[in-house]
Amino acid sequence: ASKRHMREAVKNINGPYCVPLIGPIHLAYGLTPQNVFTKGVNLGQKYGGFIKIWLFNRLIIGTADPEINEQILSSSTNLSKHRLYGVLHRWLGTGLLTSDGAKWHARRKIITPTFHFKILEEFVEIFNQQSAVFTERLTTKADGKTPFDIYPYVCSATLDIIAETAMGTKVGAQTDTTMAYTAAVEETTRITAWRFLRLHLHNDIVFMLLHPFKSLRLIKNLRIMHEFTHKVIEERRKTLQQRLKKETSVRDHYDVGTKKRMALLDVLLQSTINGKPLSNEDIREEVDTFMFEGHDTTATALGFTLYLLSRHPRVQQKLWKQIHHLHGDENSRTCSIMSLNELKYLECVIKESLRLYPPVPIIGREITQDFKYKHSTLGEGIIPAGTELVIAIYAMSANHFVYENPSEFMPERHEDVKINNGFHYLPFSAGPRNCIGQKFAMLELKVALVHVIRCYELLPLGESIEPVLGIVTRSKTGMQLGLKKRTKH
Ligand code: HEM
Repeated sequence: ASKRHMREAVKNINGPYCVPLIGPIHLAYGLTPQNVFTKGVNLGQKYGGFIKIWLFNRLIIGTADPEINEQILSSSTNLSKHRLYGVLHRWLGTGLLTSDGAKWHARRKIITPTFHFKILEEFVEIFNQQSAVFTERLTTKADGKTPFDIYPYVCSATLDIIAETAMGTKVGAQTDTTMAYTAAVEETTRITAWRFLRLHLHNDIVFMLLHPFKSLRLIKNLRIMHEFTHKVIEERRKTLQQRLKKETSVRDHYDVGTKKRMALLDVLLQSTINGKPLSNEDIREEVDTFMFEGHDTTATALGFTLYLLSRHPRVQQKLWKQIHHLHGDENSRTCSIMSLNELKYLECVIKESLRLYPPVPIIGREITQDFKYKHSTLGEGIIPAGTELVIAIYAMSANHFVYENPSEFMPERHEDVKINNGFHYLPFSAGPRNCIGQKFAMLELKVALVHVIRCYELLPLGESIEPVLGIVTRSKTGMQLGLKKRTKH
């Protein structure tokens, strides 16, 4: 698209002063993973929820506007991800999160049934077992006075869960505490987020020349992560082959729609697209994608929720009472989907934590075709092809028009089911490219929280969290709290 057409199309959109041919260097200067959240929210407060920035020759439009979000996200056009996702390609290839066009469409179609309600019902058993291990591991920390960072614990629990459910493989992250994979993911996402904010480092060669140490760390981490996922695939392949030998057809056993549904990795190992089976590389990129997306986001959500509960005793007590009312003193009782449905307040607690600290703080799209929108105050307009669109998920939680005292942790606000009707609440995104693991994540979080809350009281000990951008939201100080074993009532 011509730049003149683009400038003309967006002239009604507000935005900060941009130095001609360069951009808002005064804003970009000193941008760090720590201050990016406040700077983003300040920008929104000053210029509104729909703003434009010219950066060199690039047009970036940021939206925290529910009307624009709804039209963009619900549309079946403009589904391509922002070019910045490219820095993830060496790690995740072009799996579901990072692929576009026909490839994305074909993959989404074969993967969607693997997160069907029926299969989630079967996963709940694994959520229970792994949550019991997680709760047991915390015993040594429950002295009632010493703060500790709970993040590494939640991280290995969610990794065990995604591996055993979607991949059908036990990796024992909670029992083998020396596992290099989680540390490699942590460092990779930290370095990548830092790199995200430095435009000149997006090029691989420039990055390698200017930051050889960080670059070498990334290469080392990539090797660790790929070796790990390779092992997961090979183990499952072996198991499947052994089963094939025993049964005339694996499909007899996993008859889709009637008996058991197939989990993700089994589907990948046996699917065909256009008559061809998936290559090893095709499978690896999806396994890498789901291993990462499936554990890191949920770990962040669980960690922040536990932290918030530790700092809000009233909320914690109310939640515990509900759980206790349902389970009594039977701490070993497993959760079923039905019993979880009764815990309405638990759902509100998770929703509120995801509002305050959305694990995926921003998402980006590349606008490939002129996009016509209608807005109640801006009128009709066009987001021109060539625009880089950023949806600021985290900035919307600070919206004073929607939320009373937006910075407060108040799960009760979600009891009014209408509150999240609009497109201002998007922790899982929305529309055709929404989070495929949304129901999986909500169930997993519920089970894990029930297990922890009925055993321990969470105490407000240790440093406060300091959110930082690490692809997923992280905290610079970790997620510190204390634990005390609950006594029987
Ligand atoms: C609380 C936990 C989670 C949150 C907050 C979350 C959030 C999101 C968001 C915001 C997106 C859109 C990303 C974008 O447009 O770039 C997304 C996509 C995705 N999520 Fe999640 N997610 C969570 C858990 C999970 C889990 C457990 C899985 C896997 C089991 C998963 C797998 C994916 C995949 C594969 C995509 C890409 C979907 C596509 O483009 O078709 N996520 N998630």
